[in-house]
Amino acid sequence: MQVIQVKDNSKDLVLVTELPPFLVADLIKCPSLPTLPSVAIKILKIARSENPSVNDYANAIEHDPALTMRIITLANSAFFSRTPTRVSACSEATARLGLDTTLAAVMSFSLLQNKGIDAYYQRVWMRSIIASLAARQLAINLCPDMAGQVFTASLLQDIGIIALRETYPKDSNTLYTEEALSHRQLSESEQRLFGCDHSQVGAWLAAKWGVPVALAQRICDSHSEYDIASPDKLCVQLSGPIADAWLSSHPAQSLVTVIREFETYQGAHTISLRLLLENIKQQLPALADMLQMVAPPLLDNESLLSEAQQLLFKQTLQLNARLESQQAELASLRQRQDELEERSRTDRLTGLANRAWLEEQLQKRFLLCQEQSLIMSVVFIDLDHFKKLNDKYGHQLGDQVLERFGKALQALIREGDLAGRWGGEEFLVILPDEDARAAQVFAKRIAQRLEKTPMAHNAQEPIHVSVSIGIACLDDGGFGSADELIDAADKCMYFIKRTGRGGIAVYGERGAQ
Ligand SMILES: Nc1nc2c(ncn2[C@@H]2O[C@H](COP(=O)(O)OP(=O)(O)OP(=O)(O)O)[C@@H](O)[C@H]2O)c(=O)[nH]1
Repeated sequence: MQVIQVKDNSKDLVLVTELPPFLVADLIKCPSLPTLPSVAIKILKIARSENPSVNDYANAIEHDPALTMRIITLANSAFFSRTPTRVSACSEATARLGLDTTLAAVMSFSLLQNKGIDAYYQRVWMRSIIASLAARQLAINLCPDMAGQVFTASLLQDIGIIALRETYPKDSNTLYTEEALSHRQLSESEQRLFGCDHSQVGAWLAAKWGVPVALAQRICDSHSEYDIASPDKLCVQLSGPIADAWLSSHPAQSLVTVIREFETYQGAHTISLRLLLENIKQQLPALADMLQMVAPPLLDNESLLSEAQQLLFKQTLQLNARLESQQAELASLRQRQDELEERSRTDRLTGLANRAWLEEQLQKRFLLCQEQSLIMSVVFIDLDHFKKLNDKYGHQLGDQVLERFGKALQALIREGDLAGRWGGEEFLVILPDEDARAAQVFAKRIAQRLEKTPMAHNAQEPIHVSVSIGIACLDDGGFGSADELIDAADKCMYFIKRTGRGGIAVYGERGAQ
């Protein structure tokens, strides 16, 4: 029977995920939920007091001879013993271990005594033990003042598994089995089944027992996002994957993940993983022994690390190769997309802009001119007597003429101009920043080119064509839209058609509108 009142700290805990009410009810109802023996409760009470002292701890522990012996043994182990002097009294042992480690040792020992330990628990505890050693070593590098607290939190980080396994023995058969789900997969499965994972349950349970809230909080945060700003959190968070690698059946492969994580997190990348693993190797037997557990066979860290580095190198090469091929694929997709876009704006026969693209560009250019008080001219060109040409020489030759004319037009424009086929034998050229005079010069050049250059041959006979051209410039007519501008140029072109073809008319000039 517990003689000391447990202080419930669970209300002060900030959980990442609130425990669903059904889960809290089930946990509270669970008859086999781990409880703490009175000695651990006493220790926790002292831990919560204003000025806990190692002597107070020692006095509480001494009531339990088995625990006392374990604590003394632990204090004399290589892990804690920096001098050859052996301690023989509980007070000396607690002084050597420090408050946090004593608290962690008492709680873990009590929990392990309390529950019969099967193979699965053995594995869970071994993970916690290795994690606690890793976390402590990380903390010595990253936040030495918090090494003790980090050690304790890491040792207790998986107690939620015990609580969940006891509360839901049926689900546990599939979830908590010997076949190792990765820790992350386990956490995801727990989330699905219980609405939260064991880090939250463990934190809640520890707070219920009355452990200091800061400790429960660290248990809670053991699975949260990596936090570079809180090195103490980071130590606990990194400790799990290190323990997983240690216990993995493919340790080198698992170490690759750890190396990657070390490289990612500022601070952690300066820590020697080699030294860290060596430390675990040295300290594991004593801590396992204190908790009456059998440590797994120790690893040859040297060859393990070099294997992991090789794997990492290979994976990086593969990753780079994959990245390169993805980039090449992306480039070819982009090129294909560019080609498709280009095709969607191009008139197939002449290679010039098609009508849709001309209209789009005209609208854009018109708005720009309005906004920035710019000018532009449009030149509307219609081939003369094209029907006759088709009728006389055939459609194919007609096509050839259109194609050659397109090429000639393209050769005559300057960068920034846009020439396109408006439809049939009609063409349109947009001349940004050009007034009617400049557009007229351009139109004359077209007419001259057509005079000089035949657009096709029929049995060696050169075939010349002429064009009727209408020009409208934005600053000549107070045009309200791009359509009105085209309309004006079109009308001018028709004026030429009506008055004999083969000429140029400018909007606003005598007779042309
Ligand atoms: N070969 C060919 N002919 C086309 C194409 N598109 C339109 N045409 C022809 O171009 C001719 C245009 O005839 P009209 O609109 O009467 O014009 P026109 O004969 O040039 O007479 P005017 O414009 O008054 O000088 C029609 O016979 C159309 O069939 C084309 O892609 N290829």
